[in-house]
Amino acid sequence: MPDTRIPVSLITGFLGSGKTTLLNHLMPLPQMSKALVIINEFGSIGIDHDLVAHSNEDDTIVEMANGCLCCTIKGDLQKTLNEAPWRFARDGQRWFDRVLIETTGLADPAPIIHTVMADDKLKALYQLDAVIALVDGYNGNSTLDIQVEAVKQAAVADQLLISKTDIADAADIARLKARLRKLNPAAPMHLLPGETDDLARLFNGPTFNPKLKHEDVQAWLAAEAYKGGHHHHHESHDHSHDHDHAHDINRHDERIRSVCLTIEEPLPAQVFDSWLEMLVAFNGVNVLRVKGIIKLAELDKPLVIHGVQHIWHPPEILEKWPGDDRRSRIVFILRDLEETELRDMLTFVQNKSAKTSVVGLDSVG
Ligand SMILES: Nc1nc2c(ncn2[C@@H]2O[C@H](COP(=O)(O)OP(=O)(O)OP(=O)(O)O)[C@@H](O)[C@H]2O)c(=O)[nH]1
Repeated sequence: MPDTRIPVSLITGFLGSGKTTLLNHLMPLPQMSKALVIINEFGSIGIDHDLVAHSNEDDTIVEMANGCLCCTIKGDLQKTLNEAPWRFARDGQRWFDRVLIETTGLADPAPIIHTVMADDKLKALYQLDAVIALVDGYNGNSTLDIQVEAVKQAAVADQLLISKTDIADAADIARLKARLRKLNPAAPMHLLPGETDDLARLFNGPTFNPKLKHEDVQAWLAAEAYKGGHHHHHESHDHSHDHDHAHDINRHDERIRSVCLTIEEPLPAQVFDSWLEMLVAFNGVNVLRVKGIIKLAELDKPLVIHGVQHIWHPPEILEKWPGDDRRSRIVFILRDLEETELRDMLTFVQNKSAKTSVVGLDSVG
């Protein structure tokens, strides 16, 4: 009997490695025309779902924000997948024929894999297809040195995609490839951008098979099975705060948190620039990721910004606002930094800029 279960593919990879960019390349493929996309974000404000090119249908992208699927909102994933066939039905029929899950950059993939493969109801309905891991070609070596999540993401993958080879040093890429080969000897490796012509290939391989994985991977998955069902960590998340203090301390470094800022007033470009410059100059190593949709005073279109560790990717101007919300929304993933420090720096540069412009007017007069 052919397996008629719905394939679920996982797109994982550390913060800013290019998961949403890949999704945007995948969505136009014919194979994805009936894909249900689940996007998980660490912060309480979701931005990625606004940046993925939507098809005509509005409910093809499900946003799961304010926690990680691997811990605080693991139960939500079970529920979403269980209910998806009727919740996203069209004309009384299950509409989608595959599921893509974009994890947060901090996700440990093992518990997510375990959720899909071990839950009785889910495993009757779904089968885990490819686990695709993005590895940032520019920051990858240093990230693998310090972030165990990044190591796990690369080690479990069925397909490894090294992104940003256009801006990375060839010697760094060679070193990264050698390292990934040791971590995950079997997974085919592809370089991005470039080898994107045939992305469908990523989904044509054999389905995820733990028995074929490195022994470390088998041990992590076995550990999940052993923990199964025990509430050994926090399941709740605190909606009264913008950042995730209640984030699972067992899974993630508790010093890492997300801070989400929503700013009503348009920001003068120079203020915005000086603010980010100051943040990075004084706290660079602790700023893991910045992404936002910004309303600049000088521009009537939204500006998308991406900071990944110490690099700023070129900002992008969107043709129109993705929804009704026209405020600036910025998500910071930070280590040992509090929201008040970010706000204090912004107030400081705003005050300074006001003073500067008074001086400017005086000198004109
Ligand atoms: N030059 C270059 N930039 C890339 C490439 N892939 C992604 N980027 C840029 O890297 C930044 C982050 O990319 P995203 O796709 O948002 O990364 P992500 O993994 O979804 O980020 P999180 O969900 O926050 O973890 C964006 O500015 C992208 O344009 C690449 O291959 N080359």
